[in-house]
Amino acid sequence: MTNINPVKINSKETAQKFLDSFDTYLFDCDGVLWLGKHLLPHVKETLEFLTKSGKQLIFVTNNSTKSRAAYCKKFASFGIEVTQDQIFSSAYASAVYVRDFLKLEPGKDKVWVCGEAGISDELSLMGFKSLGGTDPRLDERFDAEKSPFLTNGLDPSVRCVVAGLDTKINYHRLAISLQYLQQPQVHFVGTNIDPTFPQKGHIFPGAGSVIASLACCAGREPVYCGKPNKNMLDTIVSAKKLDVARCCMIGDRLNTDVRFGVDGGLGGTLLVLTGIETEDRALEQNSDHPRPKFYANKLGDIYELLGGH
Ligand SMILES: O=C(O)[C@H](O)[C@H](O)COP(=O)(O)O
Ligand SMILES: [Mg+2]
Repeated sequence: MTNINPVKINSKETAQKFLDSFDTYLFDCDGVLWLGKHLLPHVKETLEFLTKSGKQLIFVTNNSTKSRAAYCKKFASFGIEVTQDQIFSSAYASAVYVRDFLKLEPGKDKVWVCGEAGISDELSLMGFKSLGGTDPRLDERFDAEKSPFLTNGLDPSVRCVVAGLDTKINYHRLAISLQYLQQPQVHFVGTNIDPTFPQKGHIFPGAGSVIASLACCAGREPVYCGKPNKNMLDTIVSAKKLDVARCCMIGDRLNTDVRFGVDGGLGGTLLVLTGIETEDRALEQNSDHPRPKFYANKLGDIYELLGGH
C-alpha cells in the first residue's frame, strides 16, 4: 500500500503532470465514461484530446452484459470511434479463461450461462455453444414440474457455468444454474466481483451480488476473471505490447480498477469520483484497497484544465 498521498488533478499543472507521465491510458467504463446511457461531461472531448496528444487508449470493463462488438456500437452511439481490439471486457476474459485455462473443447464442451448476451456472444466467437443466458424460456415463472431445462434433463455436455451481471435474474435462472453447479466436475467461473453497478442517480446490484447468491446456494466459490485478476491484465499487456511503467489505469472503484493497476505494476492509477467512490475513500489508508496515485472529480477535468472550453 503506497504511503504517498493521492494527488488531486484540479489545476493545469497537475493535469499536465498527469498527461506527461503516461503513454497509454486504460479506461474503466461504467462510472468513468458513462452511467448507463448517460455519457459523463467532456468524456468525448477528453478522449479526442488524449488521442491528439499521441496517447494510446484501451478500454477495460468488468461489465459482461455486452460483447466487445456491442461496446463498439455503444461508443459509436456517443459519436466516439473505438475499434474492437481496443476493448477488453470481463466477458471476453472469462471466455479466454474457458478456452485457454480450462481448455474446454469448442464444438464438444458446452457452457451454461447465468448472465447476459455479452458472455454467450464472446463464448460463441471462440466456438463454444452456451445454454441458458438470454433464453426467453428462463423468463417464465419457475415450476420444477414444467421447466424445460429440467423436464428435458440437464445437458451432459455442459462442463462449465459462467455467471455475471444479469438484469433479468430470477429464481428460474438461479435454480437451473444450481443444478449444474451441484455437479463437481462442472467448473464455476464468475466474470467479476463488483457488488454494485453505478447508474445515473442510483447504485444498483452488481455482478458480484448475482454471483454471490449462486456461490451461496452451491456452497462453492467461482474463479473470477475480470479486474483485478492479473490474467486479464497480462492478456492486455501481451496483446498490446505495453510498457506497464508508462500505463495508467483510470477507474471509479478502488478494489477492482485501482487494485488492477497497482497489483499489475502500472505506472499509475487515476480514481474518478463519478462512480462508486468518494474523496474520503480515495484518501483513506485501508488494508482492503490500495490508494490511487491521482484522483479527480471527473475524467472531463483533464480536458477542461488543459485548455478545453
Ligand atoms: O456489476 C457489474 O458488473 C459492474 O458494476 C459493472 O458492470 C462494472 O463495469 P466497469 O465499471 O468495470 O466498466
Ligand atoms: Mg467502473
